[in-house]
Amino acid sequence: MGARKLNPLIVALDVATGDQALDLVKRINAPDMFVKVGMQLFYAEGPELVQKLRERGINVFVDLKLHDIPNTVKGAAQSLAKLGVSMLTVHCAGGRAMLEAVQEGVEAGSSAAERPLIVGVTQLTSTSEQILNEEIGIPGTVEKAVLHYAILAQSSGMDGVVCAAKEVPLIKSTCGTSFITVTPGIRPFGCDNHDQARVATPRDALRIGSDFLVVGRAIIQAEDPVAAYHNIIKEMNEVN
Ligand SMILES: O=C(O)c1cc(=O)[nH]c(=O)n1[C@@H]1O[C@H](COP(=O)(O)O)[C@@H](O)[C@H]1O
Repeated sequence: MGARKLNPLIVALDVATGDQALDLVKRINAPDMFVKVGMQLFYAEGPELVQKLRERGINVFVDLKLHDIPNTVKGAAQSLAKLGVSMLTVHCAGGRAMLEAVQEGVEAGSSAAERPLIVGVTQLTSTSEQILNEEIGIPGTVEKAVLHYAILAQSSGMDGVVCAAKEVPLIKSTCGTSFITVTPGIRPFGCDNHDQARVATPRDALRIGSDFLVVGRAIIQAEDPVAAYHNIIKEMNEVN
């Protein structure tokens, strides 16, 4: 599946029920909508919701951040690939054999034409340097740790990584421009950062080369989610 066919704005449907998710999608009503179904919604509604979104012509990123032994993630990836999703996530921290197993699972679960993009989570955008060093136990800067995982992900056959926008230039200059970067932690000017440590505005994220911007609360918890979605699209269009 080519990244160019997909909308660069991914709406994180971090809501409790399928009805809420479908209502949001209906209200926003963008023709090429790309949404993320994460743990909260997938654990509540399962594959049926993904099917309902697909039936409405919506591209789906299933973000379950796989992280287990290679055999288990291979099976999980195969099951997800069968759902016809456009993108899925795996934690780079699982290592090469696990990342390669995800790829095998995806290939077993989908045809080459429908193969979802596989992106490796480097360091969560809620992770600061202090958390990385003192709690996770990885010394050095966040940038260094993120780049290490990006290189591992690329050499293990991943299509790209999830990282913070400010790490994109370093990743692109090392892994090449076609290696995909998916960046959460997006906050339009003036929005609360919530639990995110490494944030960027839509404009800055796109300017520095991010391929996909993941936006949750700034849209779904906005007073007017439809206006919030279109304002971000407008801000992104002004960059091109
Ligand atoms: O894999 C992700 O999508 C992800 C990785 C990461 O490092 N940070 C991160 O925030 N996310 C997801 O991106 C979304 C961000 O949501 P907001 O902070 O509400 O925009 C959530 O659904 C997170 O699960």
